[in-house]
Amino acid sequence: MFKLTNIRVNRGGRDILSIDDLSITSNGLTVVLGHNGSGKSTLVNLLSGQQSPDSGTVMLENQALSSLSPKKLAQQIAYLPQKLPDVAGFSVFELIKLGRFPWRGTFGRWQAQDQAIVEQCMAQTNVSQFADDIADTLSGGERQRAWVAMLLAQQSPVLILDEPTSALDIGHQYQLMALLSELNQQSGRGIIVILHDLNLALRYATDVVALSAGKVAFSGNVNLLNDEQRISELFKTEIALVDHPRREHSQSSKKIAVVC
Ligand SMILES: Nc1ncnc2c1ncn2[C@@H]1O[C@H](COP(=O)(O)OP(=O)(O)OP(=O)(O)O)[C@@H](O)[C@H]1O
Repeated sequence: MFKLTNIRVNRGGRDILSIDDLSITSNGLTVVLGHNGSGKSTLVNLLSGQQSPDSGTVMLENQALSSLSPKKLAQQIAYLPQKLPDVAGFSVFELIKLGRFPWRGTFGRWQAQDQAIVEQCMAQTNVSQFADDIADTLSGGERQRAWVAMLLAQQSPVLILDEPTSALDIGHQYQLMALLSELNQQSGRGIIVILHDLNLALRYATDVVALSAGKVAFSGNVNLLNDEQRISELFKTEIALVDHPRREHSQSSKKIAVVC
């Protein structure tokens, strides 16, 4: 469980994030939603330990994130930023190999097990065919998938992803979310993901944190999204929920969101 208490993040003289008390399950698939500038990236920067709050504490399983060394943090939490850094000259394989770094000692040798993990992660994200290509030469969506593979190779119990579907075509968006959902359900990994697509959230999330103007608008079970008035207010846009024509036997939400 993540627990945030008395959080304030102030930039340019204003509180861009202000949270008195928020708990987020670390074994669900939690989607972070909200309008542009509502504070989603700021929140996940805190949850991943990339940034410290100006005041307040962020705890994961009763440990303050600020007390963990970078290596211990990386063993607990894998984080994918919204803006992917350039990795000049690295092949896709070399990039994904970096995911194993937190698990290797100072003189740690590359083991057969590391190789197997990297190959499995490349297959899961459909990037095996790019293994020898220079990572920065891939298309935006291919690059995003290669970075997700690196994140998976880290094998941390919690994955935090900032808009991982933003550059993906519709097929790969659903494929990636299905993979994250499978990792959550079958290997118990906690996933926290920022999305702008309500339908991906309705289909795959177990929990939601909705932000508005730097504050929590609502949080809890994903069923909170099954309320037209609530989601319309969140996005300041009239949204209707309608029955999905072919999801009658699915375990996920049978509703889809459409803008009126
Ligand atoms: N260093 C900074 N200085 C001033 N303002 C900042 C700074 N960093 C973030 N902000 C502001 O804080 C607010 C929240 O930013 P954040 O990136 O967390 O929003 P977001 O919900 O992730 O937005 P988006 O959906 O557009 O990615 C925005 O209004 C942003 O302009």
